[in-house]
Formats: sequence, C-alpha cells, structure tokens
Amino acid sequence: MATTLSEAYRDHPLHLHHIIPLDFSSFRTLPDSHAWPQSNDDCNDHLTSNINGCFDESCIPIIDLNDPNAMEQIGLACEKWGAFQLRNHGIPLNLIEEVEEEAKRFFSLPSKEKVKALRSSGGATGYGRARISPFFPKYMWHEGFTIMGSPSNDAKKIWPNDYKRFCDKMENYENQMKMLSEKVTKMIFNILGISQQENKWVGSNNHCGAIQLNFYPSCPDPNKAMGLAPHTDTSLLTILHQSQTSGLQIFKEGVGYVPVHPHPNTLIVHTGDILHILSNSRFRCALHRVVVNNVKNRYSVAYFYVPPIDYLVQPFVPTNSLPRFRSLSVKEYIGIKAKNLGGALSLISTFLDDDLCQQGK
Ligand SMILES: C=C1C[C@]23C[C@@]1(O)CC[C@H]2[C@@]12CCC[C@@](C)(C(=O)O1)[C@H]2[C@@H]3C(=O)O
Ligand SMILES: O=C(O)CCC(=O)C(=O)O
Ligand SMILES: [Fe+2]
Repeated sequence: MATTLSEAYRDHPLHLHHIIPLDFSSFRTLPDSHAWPQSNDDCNDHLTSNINGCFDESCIPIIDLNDPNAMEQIGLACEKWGAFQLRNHGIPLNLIEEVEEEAKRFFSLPSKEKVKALRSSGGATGYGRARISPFFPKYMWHEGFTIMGSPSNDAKKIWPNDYKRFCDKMENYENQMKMLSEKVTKMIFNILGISQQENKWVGSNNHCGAIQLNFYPSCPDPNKAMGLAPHTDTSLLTILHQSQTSGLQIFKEGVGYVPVHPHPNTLIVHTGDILHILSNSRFRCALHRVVVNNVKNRYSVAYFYVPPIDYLVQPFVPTNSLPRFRSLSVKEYIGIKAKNLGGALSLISTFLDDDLCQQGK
C-alpha cells in the first residue's frame, strides 16, 4: 500500500517519450512535435495584478501576510480566483535566489548530463517532461525536475562529488515552504470552519510535499508553442516562485487568461484540487498555463503541499448544503487524476454539471 507521494504515482507509469525532454538547444525553428494547433492569442495582456490588493474581475490580488485583514483577503481571493500573490511571506529572499540559481545550474547542463537523472517510467522524481504530457497532442516547451524529500539520489547522478550544495538548498527551501504552507492552510481552515483538532497533520511531518523546478527555454516561435499546458494543481495549495520573466497566466471565467507578471518579493499561491474539494467548491482551483517568449529563458519553482496519502478528502459542508463531491483518499484522487486529468473533479462530483471547478460553484 502506498504511504508516500512517490509510491502513489508508481501505479501510473508513463511511456519514456512522455518523460525525455527535447534537447532544445539544438533547434533554431519550432519542430512540428511542439507546434500547437491553437495560438496563445486568447490572453488578456492588458490585464495584470494590482499592487494594492484588488478584488474586481480583472486583477489577481496581492496580499500582505502582515496585514490584519490578510485572512479575510485570502478567503476572497480563493473564492474569486483560486490564486493570490503573497507579500511579507517570511521566506528569506536569499534562499529563493539560491534555489533559482541551483535550478539554472541544473538546467544549463548539456542534455546528456541531465538525462542521467531522468525520471523512470514508474518514478515520480528526477528530470523530465511534465506529468500531464500524455493528455495533450503536442509536447510542451518545458523541462522539469521533481523533488520529493531529499533529492540526493537524483543529485548524486549529476554531481557525484558535489551534490550537497544542491541538496542543502532544496531541503532548506522545502522546510521553509512547509512552514509557510502550514500558516496559510491554518488561515484557510479557519475561514472554512474546518476543525484544526481533526487536522493535526497540518504542522506535523505527516504531510506530503514536492518541489518542481521548471525551465522554459526561450523559443524560436513562441506564439505556436506552449510552456505548460492548461491544468489545475492536484495539491491542497501550491506556492510558486517565478523568475523575473512573465509567462504564467490564470484563467478567469468570462475574462480569459490573465497574466500574472512577476512582482519582486512576492510568491504566488494556487488553490489546488484538494482544497477545492474540501471547500465543497467554495474555493476555485485555478486553471493555469505558461506561455513562452523568444528573448529570455524562464524558470519557476513550485512547492506542492499535499495532505498525507491516506487522508480522507471530505467536503466540508455548511449547514443546509449538500456535499458536491464524494469523499476519497488523497491516493485515490491522485489515481483518478493520473487517468483523467481535467475530468477528475467531474468524476467524483455528486452533481451532474461537469467542470464545477471552473464555475466555482
Ligand atoms: C505533487 C505533484 C504535483 C504534480 C505531480 C507531482 O507529483 C509532482 C509534479 C507536479 C506537476 C508540476 C507541473 C504541473 C503538473 C500538473 C505536472 O504535470 O507535474 C504538476 C502535478 C500536479 O499538480 O498534479
Ligand atoms: O512556471 C509557472 O509559472 C507555473 C508552474 C506550474 O504551474 C506548476 O509547476 O504546476
Ligand atoms: Fe501548476
């Protein structure tokens, strides 16, 4: 029986062609395998996030964690967007920079070096394409490196004599992200009225977590390419650092894709599927994607905060309401998502409408 996140993915192996990334450095034109039928012109580039924290239809709010009203603002942002940006988050800025530097150090290696840490078919960690690759007809202009717990096994394959530097930074970052995730989760559970007493795993070492280093090389034909295809995160919440290069876009019903341009010293928080289920779809789980450009490489570092694998994800239902989803374990949900991606929430819905997630109902 699976007890860790890695083990939960073992039952859902991927073909190697959905794992081995292209050697992007050898392409001057976009190969057909990476040319997407639809261009990225459905983006509302004039819209952006508002520095003062705003809750109208057009901007992704920035919330100061030290603001006495932060909890209320987080609740509103999760309801309206399923995402927000966080200022004064308490993560040391030099650590964020160092982790980004380590990501650059890894991704700038020649392909023949990087593939030494290739994710195995049934594996969850290491170098490779995004797990969602098999659901799309074309490949993404993207490389990833996934870490669950200590990355030492994978890092040793790359830097046999010098793996410690990479591991120390990543482990330190994981600890800091865990603490921030706990803080935000406690605020969110408070908003939802979910008992802390029954969720003692928050604040213990019983949670599951993963770090994903993302690399989007500059691309010869960015309008036809896709950095990361539209998806929602499986996690309870995701904390994302993006380098100073735009590319992330969040889908807003009735508006389209809204860019989230980088703001110095802010981290982005996404509501994941698990929180969407727990909140009985009061909180959206934002559909998001990444577009690429032809000038600069882009990097991002995502931390996925996930409850223990055997945790029962059970919608918290206000009085006089009905649960919109059946209860299931994290492991079962991961399995359903691995087979159905965007259809996973509809499959566990107790209602007939599909795509409840996007409608935020
Ligand atoms: C915990 C996880 C979330 C993730 C799958 C993973 O096991 C580690 C990689 C994560 C990632 C990063 C890129 C986008 C994404 C959809 C993917 O393909 O791999 C997410 C996964 C997810 O949220 O389901
Ligand atoms: O690169 C980004 O900005 C987003 C990455 C992302 O969505 C993910 O890792 O799940
Ligand atoms: Fe994501």
